[in-house]
Amino acid sequence: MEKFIEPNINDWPELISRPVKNFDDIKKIVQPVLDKIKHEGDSALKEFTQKFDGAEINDFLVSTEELDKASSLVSQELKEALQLAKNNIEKFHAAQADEVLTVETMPGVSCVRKSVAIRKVGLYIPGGTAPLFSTVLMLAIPAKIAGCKEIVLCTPPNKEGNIHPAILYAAKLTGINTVIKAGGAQAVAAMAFGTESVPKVDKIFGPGNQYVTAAKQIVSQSEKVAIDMPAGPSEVAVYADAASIPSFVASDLLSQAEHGVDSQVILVADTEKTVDEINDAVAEQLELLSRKDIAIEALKNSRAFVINNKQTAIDFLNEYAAEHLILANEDADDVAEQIINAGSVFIGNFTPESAGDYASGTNHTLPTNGYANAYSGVSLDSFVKKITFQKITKEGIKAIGPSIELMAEEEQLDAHKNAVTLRLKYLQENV
Ligand SMILES: NC(=O)c1ccc[n+]([C@@H]2O[C@H](COP(=O)([O-])OP(=O)(O)OC[C@H]3O[C@@H](n4cnc5c(N)ncnc54)[C@H](O)[C@@H]3O)[C@@H](O)[C@H]2O)c1
Ligand SMILES: N[C@H](CO)Cc1c[nH]c[nH+]1
Ligand SMILES: [Zn+2]
Repeated sequence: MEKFIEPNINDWPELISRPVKNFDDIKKIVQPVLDKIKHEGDSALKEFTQKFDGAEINDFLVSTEELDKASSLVSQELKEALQLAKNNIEKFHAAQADEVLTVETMPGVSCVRKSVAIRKVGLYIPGGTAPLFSTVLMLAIPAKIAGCKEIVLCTPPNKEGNIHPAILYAAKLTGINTVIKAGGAQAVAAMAFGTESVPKVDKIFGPGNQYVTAAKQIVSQSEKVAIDMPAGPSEVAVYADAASIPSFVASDLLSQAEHGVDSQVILVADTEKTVDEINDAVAEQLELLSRKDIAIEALKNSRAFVINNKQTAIDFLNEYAAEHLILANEDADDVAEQIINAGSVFIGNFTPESAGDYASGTNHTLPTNGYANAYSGVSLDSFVKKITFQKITKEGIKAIGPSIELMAEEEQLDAHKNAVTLRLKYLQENV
């Protein structure tokens, strides 16, 4: 990783930029895909699946037989690991459920806020270079807990037109029956507009490459469909010092570098010695990775920074707003208190980022590309809307009415005022 010593604050914006393609360039590729799916439905979905995934698909919906068969193709050990992960993810997400909130703001004026599940949701499961069956757990479990009625799952097929058995097994394990063999921007478009085979949904969830992420952003601007967040190429930032264990940090950096050629990993350490030790460990471990070629490309986009002043390092990390932030430094708990921008934070030497990717219970669908400055990762909240309700009694309208009348009058909105005046008059005349 290229090393930068005490980077000047004026250079930070350039140094924290991600290796993503220009949005307009991606849009030029994605927009025609979206338009064609919108107008031609399944026939366009078939064409793009052939073009981008090399698969000839006649029936996009995975059959019950395919779903059932998947179980026999997944090892008992993996089934047990998935069950452990499911239990933890379920526990953490079920605990996020909100009580109905009722507040009497003044006598006779009652305000309520209630979480109501989004009816139809679409889950995108990446499958371009690795079949991310763990993402099925991360999206399907909260969707089920929230009570979403219709859940559609899209994932790209391989060249033979099949879906990885572990994805199908995880779908069945979490109670998802509608699995569609489609990936990329074409799958996002199918869920946004609906096609003969793919139901239109109200909100689209899930991570993906730059095409998937751009497609989600575009449809959310033009269609009546929401998205969870821009969850693009994976990234991690690690804060290290003499208390860190170089081989651990190197493995964490490589764990995100191996996701894709457009991933980025960042190291911030207080001394050059720590950076050099970690860089050496990265070089050593890299040789043994099966996805070494991908990781090498991602490391070209990656950077190591020596920042001796702790407050400056924390400011830099907050500016970077990493999808994942690992605090492997001496006083990691204290630094964690000062983190204001990150998707998910991993504290201490024995908290690898992989734990959150698979099994600890937190969600791994997280904002990338600096969007952690304002977006949260997926949680139970992502699958519900908060609807407010209110009820005002006769006493309540008498108490609150004159203030509303005055405010409406000052805003020169007569009908607003009348809506109160007529009721107050009625109450005066009908005691
Ligand atoms: N942020 C998160 O929460 C999170 C979580 C998991 C994974 N990820 C990221 O998800 C991504 C998964 O990417 P992936 O590619 O392996 O799978 P993917 O399923 O996101 O994308 C594969 C699809 O991309 C389309 N595609 C590929 N090349 C194209 C081209 N040239 N033009 C148009 N479309 C094209 C194809 O239709 C293919 O089906 C990785 O970048 C990974 O880091 C992010
Ligand atoms: N690190 C990814 C989120 O950026 C999630 C994942 C799935 N499998 C392995 N990792
Ligand atoms: Zn990962």
